Amino acid sequence: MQNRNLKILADENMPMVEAMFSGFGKVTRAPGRNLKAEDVADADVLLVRSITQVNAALLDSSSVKFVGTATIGTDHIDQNYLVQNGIGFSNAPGCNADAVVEYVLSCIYALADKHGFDPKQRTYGIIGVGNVGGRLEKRFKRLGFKVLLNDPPRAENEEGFAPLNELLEQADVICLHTPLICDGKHPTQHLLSESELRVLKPGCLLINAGRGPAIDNQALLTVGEERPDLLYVLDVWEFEPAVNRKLAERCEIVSPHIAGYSLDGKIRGTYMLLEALCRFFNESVPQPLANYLPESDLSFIEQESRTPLSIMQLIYDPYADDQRLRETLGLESDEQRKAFDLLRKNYPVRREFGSMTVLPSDASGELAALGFQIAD
Ligand SMILES: NC(=O)C1=CN([C@@H]2O[C@H](COP(=O)(O)OP(=O)(O)OC[C@H]3O[C@@H](n4cnc5c(N)ncnc54)[C@H](O)[C@@H]3O)[C@@H](O)[C@H]2O)C=CC1
Ligand SMILES: O=C(O)C(=O)[C@H](O)COP(=O)(O)O
Repeated sequence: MQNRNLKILADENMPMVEAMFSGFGKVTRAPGRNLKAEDVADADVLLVRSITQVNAALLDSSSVKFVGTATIGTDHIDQNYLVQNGIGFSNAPGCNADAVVEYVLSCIYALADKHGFDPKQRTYGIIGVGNVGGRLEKRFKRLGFKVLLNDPPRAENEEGFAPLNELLEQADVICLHTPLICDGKHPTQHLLSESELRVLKPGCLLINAGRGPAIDNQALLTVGEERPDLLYVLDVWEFEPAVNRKLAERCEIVSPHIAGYSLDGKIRGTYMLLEALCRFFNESVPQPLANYLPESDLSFIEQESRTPLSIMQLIYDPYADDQRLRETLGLESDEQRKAFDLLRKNYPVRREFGSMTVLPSDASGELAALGFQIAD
């Protein structure tokens, strides 16, 4: 890697940037949500997360040559502007998809335990079947669950997708994993509003770990008052970092946009931007990703009973994040918004277990389906 004396400005909440990018030049950090034009004026490379709006207002008076977002979503990036101005760009598709899958599975198993339903006896609807939704589909099918899929852009060329209303009327658990798209042929803004929410089955569990505005949050409240049977899990919020207190109190599980917040996913995201910057400068990546991922000790899983619920609770306990967010709901709005960002900035280390866990060969097939490798 040739030191090009680049000025690299990175979001303060992005792990291992110095370790990965210092070979290109000097790394400085800044809080992402309020980044201003003057902050980026002399940067050559800008590395952001979802909370930084990257557009003409931010970049017009800068010397930025490359923008990377260590996220899957790109709704905060004006990509047309970058192309028109010859600025290189990359996001990090799939970097934290496994973490979102583990978040969703943990919430399902936790609520199955609380409400006494058998996850296997439920029909699952996935809206948005990409990196995240596609992995979730595979996991659900390996668990023997019945799965319905809705993804109109993919349905244009592929079989196996259901119309949205059919999915909404038939699914007992609905998982939303679409990007935020505000225009075009298949917009996702307010994809679910009052009319869609009203057709949900009795006792339907609705999980949003995509983008908050994909569901009209006022409609969640309105319909939620008429339908006390509906269960909500929200990781993303229509007006985040603002969280509607009444809506949060109506939810079974709430969290501050951390479904993808595994350490693995964050490091993978930074690494994918390193790969993209190396491609941009036609260089090879100096080290493999594995050199940056800390070892994770999974031996404690052996000591626990290996039921799916206990495993999922060991992997990720949604109620820990739920409690931390609920404790901020009584704050004045500005303080609550700051608290939302602080919960994310100071997020505890959470490791993805995915296929990293090797269980003894007598582990049940259900555990294998949860994503664990079974020892030969
Ligand atoms: N809560 C969190 O921590 C995280 C949230 N996300 C969000 O989840 C979204 C999905 O992530 P990926 O699966 O990696 O993205 P992706 O781009 O791989 O998949 C999105 C899928 O949604 C489909 N889609 C687009 N418009 C649709 C519509 N109107 N109705 C139904 N499906 C539609 C696309 O065809 C695509 O298959 C991201 O855009 C991001 O906004 C992603 C990671 C973490
Ligand atoms: O990858 C995405 O898209 C996400 O939604 C990430 O969870 C966003 O995390 P931040 O970039 O907001 O830290």
